[in-house]
Parts: sequence; structure tokens; C-alpha cells
Amino acid sequence: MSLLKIQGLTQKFGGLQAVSDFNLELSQGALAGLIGPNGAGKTTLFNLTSGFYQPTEGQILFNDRNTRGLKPHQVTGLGIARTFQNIRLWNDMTVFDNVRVAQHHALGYNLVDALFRSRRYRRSEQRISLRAHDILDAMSLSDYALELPKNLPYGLQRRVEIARAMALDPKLLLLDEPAAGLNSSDVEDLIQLIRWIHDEFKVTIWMIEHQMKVVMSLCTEIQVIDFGATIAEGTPEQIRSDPAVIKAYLGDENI
Ligand SMILES: Nc1ncnc2c1ncn2[C@@H]1O[C@H](COP(=O)(O)OP(=O)(O)OP(=O)(O)O)[C@@H](O)[C@H]1O
Repeated sequence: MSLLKIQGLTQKFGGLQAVSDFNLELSQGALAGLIGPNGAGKTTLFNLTSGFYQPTEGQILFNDRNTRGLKPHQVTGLGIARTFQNIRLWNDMTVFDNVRVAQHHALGYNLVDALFRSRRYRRSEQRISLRAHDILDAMSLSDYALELPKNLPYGLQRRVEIARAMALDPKLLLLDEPAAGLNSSDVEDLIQLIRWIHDEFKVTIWMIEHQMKVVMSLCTEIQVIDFGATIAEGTPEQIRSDPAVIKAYLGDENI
């Protein structure tokens, strides 16, 4: 059964068509890549899938449920978590609080819940803290739990951002350019980390990445878009030798 099914997705921003009739089917457990030149519409697709934008046309089915009209935290509640191209951590909160608070945020807790501190609320607070400890431990971040993210090296900040998404116990993890800004040894660590997360948590992963090394070594299925439309899809081997891909990336020696 497919976990994520995207059908005829189109997104217009005024006169600009950022995504055109995009289709995708991701089965449970997939580790899939989305690549394409700058401005091709990749992040727009993630913004649509995570509920930040509502599509102009088409539909997104997650576990057969149409996500149209859902707010981002409701989409997260269904089991879709994401990271961002530019790391978005709360820099004045500790690493532990970043991972803990993300769960409140995603579950849509409000001031009333917090003020009345019902037993159910206190219990879920405990559960959330426990989950934060567990995930930091699993991702070798416990030593940094009380640090502020801004004081950590960039590679660790990335790791914290992924930990924060994983604390939501997602069925689908969207990674938007996780290797952006990392040095080559951090990139190696990241490849190991994503592979480990995929195997350990049995989470389906859909990732955008410009670094071909990352995509080609991790993803078993890759879709290539240009000007918002799919120009190729297949295995890393098929993508590498696809003439349309080579043309779109002409001059890019990374392919
Ligand atoms: N909120 C918005 N309003 C207007 N135009 C937008 C908006 N978001 C994206 N765009 C435009 O849509 C197109 C696709 O942008 P998008 O960020 O999805 O591309 P991308 O493939 O993620 O690019 P990159 O690899 O550079 O991150 C671009 O032309 C961009 O300027």
C-alpha cells in the first residue's frame, strides 16, 4: 500500500507555475530522492506535502487520507515531519527543549491546556520529556542536551533538527537538503545517520538534496523535476544515464 500518493499537483504563485501536474507514489519504507536544478519546485512540493501551502490543483493522500485544508500541525499529527533547507531551531532554547517543545507545537497544545494542567496534560508532558531523552540518546546527542543550538557546530545542529523531527515519531520524514552547508566529513556522518534512522525507525524518507553523492548512495528511487514537472524517475543508475537529466544538469559535473 502506498503511504503517500500525490496526484496532479499544481501550484501557481500569481503567473508563475512552480509545480505542474506532479505525481508520486511512495510506498511504506521507501527512501526516495527528489532532485532538480535551483528553482525547480522541490521545496514548494515539501511545503505542499507538509501543509504550509494549499495546492492550486491536485491532491495529496497520506495513508489514503486527503490532506487538503489541513494546517501544518494537523499534517504533522497524521505522521509527516520535516526539516528545513535553512536550519530552523529555536536558538534560545536548549537542545532538549527544542526536541521537547516541537512535540507540543506539532500536537497543537494551546495556552488553555497549559494553564489548566490537567492530569492528562501532565502525563503527556512526562511522555514528551521521556521521548525527547530517548531520541537524543538514540541519536548520540545526550551530551549536548543542555547546550543552545547556536553554540553547536553546524553538523550537530543538523542532527538536532533531524532529532526534533524524529521525536514526533513520524511515518514519513521529509528532509530538505540535509547536506546543505556541511563539510565532507559531516556529509559522511549524515549519510550514515539517515541510513541508520531509516533502518532503525522503519520510517519512510523523502529527501531533497543537491549533493549527488548523498542522493545516489542513499535513495533507491529518485524523481527529477525541472520547472515544476517530472522529467525522469527511476533508480540511481537509471537517473545517472537519463538524457533529460543530463540536459537539465548540463555542466554539472556532480552527476
Ligand atoms: N511563496 C512563494 N511565492 C512566490 N513564488 C514562490 C514562492 N515559493 C517559491 N516560489 C517560486 O517557485 C519556484 C520554485 O521554488 P522552490 O523553492 O520550490 O524551488 P527549489 O527547487 O526548492 O529550489 P532550490 O533548489 O534553489 O531550493 C521559484 O521560482 C520560486 O521563486
